[in-house]
Amino acid sequence: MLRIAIPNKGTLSQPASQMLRDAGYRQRTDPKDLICRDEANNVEFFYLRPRDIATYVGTGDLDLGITGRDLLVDSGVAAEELVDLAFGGATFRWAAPAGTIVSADQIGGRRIATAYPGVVERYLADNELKADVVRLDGAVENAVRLGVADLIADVVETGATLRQAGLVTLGEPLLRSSAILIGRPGHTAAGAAQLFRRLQGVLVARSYVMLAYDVRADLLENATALTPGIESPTVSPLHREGWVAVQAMVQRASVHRVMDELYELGARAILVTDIANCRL
Ligand SMILES: Nc1ncnc2c1ncn2[C@@H]1O[C@H](COP(=O)(O)OP(=O)(O)OP(=O)(O)O)[C@@H](O)[C@H]1O
Ligand SMILES: O=P(O)(O)OC[C@H]1O[C@H](OP(=O)(O)OP(=O)(O)O)[C@H](O)[C@@H]1O
Ligand SMILES: [Mg+2]
Repeated sequence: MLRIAIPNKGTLSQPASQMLRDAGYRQRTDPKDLICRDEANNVEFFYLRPRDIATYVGTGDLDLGITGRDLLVDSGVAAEELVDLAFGGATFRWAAPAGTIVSADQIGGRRIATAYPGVVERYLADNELKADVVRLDGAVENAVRLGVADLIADVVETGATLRQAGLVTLGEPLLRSSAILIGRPGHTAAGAAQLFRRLQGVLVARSYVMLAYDVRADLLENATALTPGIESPTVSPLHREGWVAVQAMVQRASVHRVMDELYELGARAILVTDIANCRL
C-alpha cells in the first residue's frame, strides 16, 4: 500500500486534501483524524505537521509527502521535489523597520528572527555572511518591536502582516515557495506512477479550459493560430455551408483575451467550459 504524508493543519492542509479528492482519492471527513485508508486505490494517508513531513519521507518511513518547498529546504532532509502542486504559493523574505536595514548585504552581524532557521542559515553560508539567528515558533513579525531581533525572515503572502507590524521587505526573496510532492531520491514507490498521473490531470484541469467556437472555413487558419490547443485543435464540419466548429484547450489565464480576438476575427458561438479532469 502506498503511504503518503499530508498536512494535518495550517495553510496547506485543506487545499492538499482537496487536490487529492479531485484526483479521486478518499480523504478524512473529520479534521481530527490522523490516518485515512483508501482501500479502493491502495493508498494510506497520514496527516502530519507540514514541518515534519520531509523527515518521514527522507527516512523512507513514508513513500511520498505534500509539504511546502520552504519547509523542505528548512528541514535539510535529503528528500526531493517531484511535482510542484501550484497551491500554497508564498515568498520567503527579509523584512525590517523602514529605513533601518535597506539591502540584503547589510544583514551581516545582525540579529535575525525566524521560524525557518535552516533556510536563513543556508543563505548566510551561501553568501559568506555571519549573523545571529533567533529561532522563534511564529508571530515572528513582533520580534523586532519587542527587541529580540533587528530584522526577520518569514513567509510573505499578501504582505498584510508585515505592514501591520511596520516592517518592509528588503532585497530579493530568499526563495519562492509553493506546495510540492516530495519523495526519496532514487526511490519510486509501487503505485506512485498512478498518483503522479492523477495529480498531473488535476493540475492541467485547473490551468486549462475547453474552448469551442464556430468560424468561417476561410478564417480557420487564423483562428487555430489563436487556439493551437495542446496537441492540435479538433475541427468538425457544420451543417451550415462554409463554416466549421473548433474545439481546443486554452490556458485559463488567457481565455478572455483569446475570446476577444476570436470574436474580432469573426468567430461566433464561443463557449468556455471547465475541465473536471484529464489524462493528456
Ligand atoms: N499566508 C501564509 N502563511 C503561512 N504559510 C503559508 C502562507 N501561504 C503559504 N504558506 C506555506 O504554508 C507552509 C507553512 O504551513 P504551516 O502549517 O507550517 O504554517 P501555517 O499555515 O502558518 O500554520 P500555523 O502557523 O497555524 O502552524 C509553508 O510552506 C508556507 O510557505
Ligand atoms: O503576507 P501575509 O498574507 O500577511 O501572510 C504571511 C503571514 O501569515 C503567516 O502567519 P500565521 O498567521 O500563520 O501565524 P504564525 O506566524 O504564528 O505562523 C506567516 O507566518 C506570516 O506571518
Ligand atoms: Mg503560521
